Amino acid sequence: MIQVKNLTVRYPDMKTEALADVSLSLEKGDFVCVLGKSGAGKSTFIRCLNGLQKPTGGEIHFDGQDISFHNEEQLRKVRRQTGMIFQHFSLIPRLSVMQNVLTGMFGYRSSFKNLIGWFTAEELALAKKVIEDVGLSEMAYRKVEQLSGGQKQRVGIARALAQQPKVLLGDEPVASLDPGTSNHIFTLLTEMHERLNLLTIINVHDIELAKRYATRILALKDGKLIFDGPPEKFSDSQYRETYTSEPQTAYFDAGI
Ligand SMILES: Nc1ncnc2c1ncn2[C@@H]1O[C@H](COP(=O)(O)OP(=O)(O)OP(=O)(O)O)[C@@H](O)[C@H]1O
Repeated sequence: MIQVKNLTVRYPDMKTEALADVSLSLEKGDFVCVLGKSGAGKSTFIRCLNGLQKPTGGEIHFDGQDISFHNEEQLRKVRRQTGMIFQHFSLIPRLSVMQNVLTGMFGYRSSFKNLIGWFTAEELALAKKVIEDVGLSEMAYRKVEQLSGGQKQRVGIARALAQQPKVLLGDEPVASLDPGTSNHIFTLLTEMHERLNLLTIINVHDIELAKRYATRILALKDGKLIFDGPPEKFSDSQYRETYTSEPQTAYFDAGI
């Protein structure tokens, strides 16, 4: 579904690459967790997949089409097939759950309809359905600012599902949540992933969550892909390699 070939990103003023020569193929049904310490390139990778970040080298093929050279209009079509959830939810706090979820459909509608806020019965039924799917039916008309962090992330997931996406991307969606709530969010993501036969790609810092829920782990280090495989093959030494920086290795090696 998504083929990444020699993907490279170098931001202006950066001495090294944020992503360096990353190649892989991502298929429907993969539930991917991307690991890597802070600055490893996880967000850059996710942002490249939905065209929010232009590669400086390499190619990204989405359903066979190279999106690296797509214009804004073409990228909009790719983006509406890729639902995205965020660490800080990116919701509109003063609007209700329902209103926030309806914004997930904006990519499919005319700017005029979005401006006047008119939705068809079908669109309203879809919004109700995804709110029910994430377990928030009772709160559909409550303002988002009155919800807990876990409930807000459920709204974020419902908004992404309202896009009827093929791909679900998450940029550290549980980083602001406690461990129990994080598990509930991952359980929900797994249910939706399976029911809708999605390709799901989630950046996460918590190795335990990745091992419990992912069908495939990617590990990035200094922009390079250093592991791509099933969770059971991600060994302790690969974990250390992913999270240890070279100076620290020298520190431990010296026995200090
Ligand atoms: N807009 C930008 N302009 C310049 N440099 C950037 C930009 N965004 C990211 N970088 C740099 O690119 C590298 C990779 O950053 P990225 O945010 O992709 O890492 P990450 O693994 O998601 O980190 P974190 O876990 O802290 O979110 C870092 O060195 C970062 O400082």
